[in-house]
Amino acid sequence: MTEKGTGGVSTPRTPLKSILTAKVKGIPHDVDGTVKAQTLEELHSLQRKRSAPNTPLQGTPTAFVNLSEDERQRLQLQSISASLASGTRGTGPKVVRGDPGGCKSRAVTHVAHHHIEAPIISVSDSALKFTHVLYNLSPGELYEQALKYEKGSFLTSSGAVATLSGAKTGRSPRDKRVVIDDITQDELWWGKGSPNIEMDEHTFMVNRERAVDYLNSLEKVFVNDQFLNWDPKNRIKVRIVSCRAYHSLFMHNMCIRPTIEELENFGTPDFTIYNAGQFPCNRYTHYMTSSTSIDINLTRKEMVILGTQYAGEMKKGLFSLMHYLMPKRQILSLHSGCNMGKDGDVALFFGLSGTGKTTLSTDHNRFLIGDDEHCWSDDGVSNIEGGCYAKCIDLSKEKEPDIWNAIKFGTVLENVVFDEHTREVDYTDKSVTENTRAAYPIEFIPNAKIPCVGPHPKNVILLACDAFGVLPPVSKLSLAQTMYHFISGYTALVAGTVDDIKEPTATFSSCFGAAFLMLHPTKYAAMLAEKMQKHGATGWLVNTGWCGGSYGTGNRIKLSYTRKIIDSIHSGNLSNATYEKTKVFGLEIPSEIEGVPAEILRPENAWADKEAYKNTLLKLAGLFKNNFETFMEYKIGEGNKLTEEIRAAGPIF
Ligand SMILES: Nc1ncnc2c1ncn2[C@@H]1O[C@H](COP(=O)(O)OP(=O)(O)OP(=O)(O)O)[C@@H](O)[C@H]1O
Ligand SMILES: O=C([O-])CC(=O)C(=O)O
Ligand SMILES: [Ca+2]
Ligand SMILES: [Mn+2]
Repeated sequence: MTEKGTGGVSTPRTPLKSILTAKVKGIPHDVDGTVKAQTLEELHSLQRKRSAPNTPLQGTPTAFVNLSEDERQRLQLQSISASLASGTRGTGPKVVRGDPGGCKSRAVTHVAHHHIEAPIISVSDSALKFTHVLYNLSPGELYEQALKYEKGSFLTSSGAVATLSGAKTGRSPRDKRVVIDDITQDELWWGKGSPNIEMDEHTFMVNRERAVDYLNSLEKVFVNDQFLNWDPKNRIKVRIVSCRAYHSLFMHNMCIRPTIEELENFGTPDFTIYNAGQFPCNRYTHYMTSSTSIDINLTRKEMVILGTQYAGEMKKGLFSLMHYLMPKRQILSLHSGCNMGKDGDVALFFGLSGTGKTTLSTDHNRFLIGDDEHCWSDDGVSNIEGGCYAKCIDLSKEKEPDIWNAIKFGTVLENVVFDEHTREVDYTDKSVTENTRAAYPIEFIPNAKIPCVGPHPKNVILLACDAFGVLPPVSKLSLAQTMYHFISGYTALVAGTVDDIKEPTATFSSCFGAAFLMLHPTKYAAMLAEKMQKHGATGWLVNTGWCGGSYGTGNRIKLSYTRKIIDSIHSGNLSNATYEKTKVFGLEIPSEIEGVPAEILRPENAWADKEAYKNTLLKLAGLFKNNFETFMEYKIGEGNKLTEEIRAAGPIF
């Protein structure tokens, strides 16, 4: 490998010249002997340049410039200790910055909890120890932590870190609890169909204490201080306390990363997550029906995670928070992807898990605003997140090149299988789960639109992965139809994301994300109708699922065809096509689209067995109708006018 004559060293750092100019005759010396260290330890410390301080402050951020670096760090640790304070002992833990192995400078001893008035002398073993805080570490630092300390974390050939999320490889919606109190009782959506299963304040505190005690019992915890929402007027500050480098890196990628200056001005977080997912909840606790509990307390502005390490819980917990906070400000929060063309035309992609939001919003010819969670305000759209969370089952470089290329150093790969030796990931392997995922910062997509904001949407694309194979690959919707399908939120849930579901089955989930809604679906639907009308957006229904037969008989529509369909929506060509109305669903379907076989555009033509088609169509229509019953008692729009119109836009048979 090395050329002869260079001394057999592959990269000769010392030029030959230095040997010739050696000072002492006979003995070859290094270049003038200027190693600036006396010991190996010193030498190693030279390798690492000190980075600028990144210390948030508690309270008003005005005076930070006058603070010394020491004082800043002390205040930061104080803020973290306060976050981790026990509810019963009234004190925060002793915290110290850095790895347990490292130096123990700048410790903060227990901070008294401000909620408790009388000072309580807390004498417990946990009060005697220090908790090390790894604060807003960089991907490099988090990689080292993961690879060194977390079983199941490995470096893969593309540079991404692969890890396991443990026993849970998807969300656990049945274990979600929301605190019911004087405020939330009237504000939130409770009862039948609601994802918000109630819990009282006391039980929340029991779980919170369990999580905090667990976190404080550890040698070290990770703390991320980050933002949600690219709209600067409506930015939310979040703190995530977790016990795994994987979780810290996941959130680093998924939330908006503050600059050093923004971090110095961070102050008190608006919301805090205590992720003690490695530790179970106590089943003897009231309301607990399993060892997993994901608890949201909007009044305390806190969330507790016990008994699941699936990182998507944090992401979607924060999304639920936004579904509460944003509508209060007349801003619509959306479970949608979003991208923008060169001319500034914005499209939203709604759809349940696995229907194609990430895949179709990541489009090489358009700017990516975001893949999963957005806000629509009077100023336009903004992404809530700072990263993407792509499904990677059967991922291929040819079909999804931008996602493929984003899986590099810094990216977290969850639950994928790889070759032990070459570390090449096998994306077809479902041994761990079907819900394999990649989490990467949005700037890993080359045409990401940074900052992730855009003007008002022109097209609103509703994605459904129809396992029955009877919905047309694309249809143009009236506003009432858009509302009907938005409220219905139909798809055939594809295996994986939600625990336990292995086969596709028809699912209805309002607003294409009922699991994350905080208010009644009609509140969001009414806002969407108003915004679409005001800004003249067109609705489309795109079936990214089966054609030519149901799941088992037909095939999933080729991604390349779906892309052509989406292209024709963006370009405006599809708006000018000739349409035909389908029976039962009354959907307007185009007669042709460039690059898409005409026979698949009409499902009836694509099915060999026409009788089976008809029966399946009626079966699905029946499911839609049954599902919609529950919404009929709600009023949408002024004088309930919209409700009638929307109902009439559903299937008629
Ligand atoms: N015709 C098609 N259109 C869209 N996606 C398809 C199609 N055929 C297959 N797929 C696959 O379906 C999956 C769509 O998943 P995607 O990550 O886009 O879901 P998502 O809507 O973003 O879900 P989540 O909210 O869970 O992130 C991808 O794995 C994609 O490769
Ligand atoms: O939450 C998850 O795990 C993945 C996701 O985006 C969804 O389900 O919509
Ligand atoms: Ca997605
Ligand atoms: Mn999602």
